[in-house]
Amino acid sequence: MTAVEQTTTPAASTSNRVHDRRPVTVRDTPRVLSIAGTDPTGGAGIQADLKSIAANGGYGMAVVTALVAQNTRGVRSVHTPPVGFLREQLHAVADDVVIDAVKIGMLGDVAIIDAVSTWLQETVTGPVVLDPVMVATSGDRLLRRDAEAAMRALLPHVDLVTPNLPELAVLADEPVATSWADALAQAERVSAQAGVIVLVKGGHLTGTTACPDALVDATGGLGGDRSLIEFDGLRVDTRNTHGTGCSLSSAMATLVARSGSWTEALGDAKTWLTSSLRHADALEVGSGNGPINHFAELWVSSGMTSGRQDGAGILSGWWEDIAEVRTRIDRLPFVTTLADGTLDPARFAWYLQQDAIYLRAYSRVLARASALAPTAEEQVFWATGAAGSIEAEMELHRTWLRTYAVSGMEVEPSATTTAYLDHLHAATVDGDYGRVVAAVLPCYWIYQDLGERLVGASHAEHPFAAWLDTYADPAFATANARAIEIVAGAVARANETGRDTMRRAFLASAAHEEAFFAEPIR
Ligand SMILES: Nc1ncnc2c1ncn2[C@@H]1O[C@H](COP(=O)(O)OP(=O)(O)OP(=O)(O)O)[C@@H](O)[C@H]1O
Ligand SMILES: Cc1ncc(CO)c(N)n1
Repeated sequence: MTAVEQTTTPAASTSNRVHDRRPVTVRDTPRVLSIAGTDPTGGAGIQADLKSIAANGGYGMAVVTALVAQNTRGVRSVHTPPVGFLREQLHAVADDVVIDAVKIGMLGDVAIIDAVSTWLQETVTGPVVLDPVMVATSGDRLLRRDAEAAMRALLPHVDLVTPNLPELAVLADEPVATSWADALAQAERVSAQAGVIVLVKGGHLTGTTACPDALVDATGGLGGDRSLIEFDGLRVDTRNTHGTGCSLSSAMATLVARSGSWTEALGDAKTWLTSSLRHADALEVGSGNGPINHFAELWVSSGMTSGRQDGAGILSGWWEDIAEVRTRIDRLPFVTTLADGTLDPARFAWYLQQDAIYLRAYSRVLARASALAPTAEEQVFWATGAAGSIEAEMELHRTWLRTYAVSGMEVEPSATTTAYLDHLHAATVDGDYGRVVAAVLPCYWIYQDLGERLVGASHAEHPFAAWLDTYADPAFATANARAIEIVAGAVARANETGRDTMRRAFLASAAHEEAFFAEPIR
C-alpha cells in the first residue's frame, strides 16, 4: 500500500505548554508505539493496545514499562525491570523505525515517568496520547500515589490525555466530578493549566443509560475555534469492559495519525469501541470483567464469525441504526420550540389532540402484547402499560385539552397519525409477540430519550413547564428500561427471520415517531 503522507497541525497552541502541539504526518498505516504495562490475559495493557492499533489500521509496536501478573479478576503483583532497560527499549525502536504516533499507558512510578518524559522531549515528533492509568477496572492501583504529581508534570509534554473521571480528578487535584457538566468544567481547567487536549470519558458515570465522551481544548483548537466537542454514546449492557481505556487511547493515537483530526478520530474510535463492547460477551474470556472484542467488526464482515450477539447487543445496534432519526427529531421545529417555550399554543393543542388519538389506539396494541406475552410478568407489564396509556389519554382531555378549550371538538386522526397506527395494528395481525413488542418499543424509548433533554429545558416560568415535567417521571424511565429488556429477551429467542421482522418493525416505528413530531409545524 502506498502511504499518502501529508503534514497537518491538528490543533493550534498558545497557553503555557512547553512544546507546540506536535504536527501529525498522516499515513494510511501509521507506525504506532505503545509504552505500557502488560496483561497476560490479553484484555488490557500493551496486549490490548496492539490489538486496538491493528483493528484501527495501524502497525503496532510495544515497549514494556512493567510486567503485571493480572487477569480479568484483578492484579496480583507487578515486576518493574530496571529503568535503564526501559530506555534501551525506547532507543532501540526510535533508532530504527519512524514513529508516527505514541500511546502511553501504565507508567507505575516516578522514575519511569521521568525516563519516558525525557525520551519524548528528545525524540518524538508525532502526536502523543497519554492514558493516565492509575487504577485497574478491578480497583487495584497501577500508579504509586507518590507519582501523581509527576503524572501532572507530564501533561504539558503530551498532546491528548484520556482520563476516566477519578483520574481526571487527580490531574485537576480536585474531588471527583459527580455530574457530566462538572467533569467538563474540570477538564477545561486541566486543559488550560497544562495546554493539553483532554478526552473526558463517561464510562464511570452512574444512573444513566448514556455513555458520553468529549474532547476539551481550552485553546479552542478543535476546529472552528471550538473548545468542546461531545460525543453521545449508548451504554452497552455488559460487564466485559476490561481494557476499554487502553483500547480507546491506542485507537485515538492510530486514528489521529490516519486522519489528522482528533475529532474525526474520536468519532471513529467510539463507533468501533461500542461495536467491540457489543460483541464482548461472546468471547467468554475469564470470570471477572472480561475483554472487549477488538476484531469483531472485521471478523463479522469477512465471514469469519457469525457475529451472533445477545439480545441487548442487538438492541443497541438498532438504537444506533436510528441515530440519524433521533438527531433529526431533536432538531425539529416542534421540538426546539417546545423546549424554548416559543411554540404556538394552537400547534401544541393540535399535537395533543393527535397524541390523544394515538394513545387510545396504542393502549389497545399494548393490550395485544399483553395477550401474547409468554410469561405472567410480561403479561402484567404490557397490561399495565395499556392501562397507563388510556389513562394518559383521559388525563389529556381533563387537563391540557380543556385548557385550550377544545375538549368537546371531535378531531380526525391526521394522515401521519393514521399511518403510524396502521403500522402498529399490522404488527399485531399475525400474533407474533416479537413483532408487536419491537413495534411498540420506539414510542417508549425515543420518548424517554428525548424527555431527558426536554426536562433540562423546563423552569418555573416556562409556558409548557407542566408538560415538560411529565417527562421526568421516574416510573416512565423504569418502564422504558423494562420494555427494552423484554424486547431484548424476545430478540434473543427469535431466529434470523424473526429478528429481521422485529428490526423492521422497530425501524418503521422510529420513522413514524419522527413524522409524528414533524407534523405539527411544517
Ligand atoms: N458499558 C459501556 N458501553 C459503552 N461504552 C463504554 C462502556 N464502558 C465504557 N465505555 C467507553 O469506553 C471508554 C473508556 O471509558 P472508561 O471511563 O470506562 O475508561 P477507563 O476507566 O479508563 O477504562 P478501563 O476500564 O480500561 O480502566 C470510553 O469511551 C467510554 O465511553
Ligand atoms: C497494564 C495495564 N494497564 C492498564 C490497565 C487498566 O485497565 C490494566 N488493567 N493493566
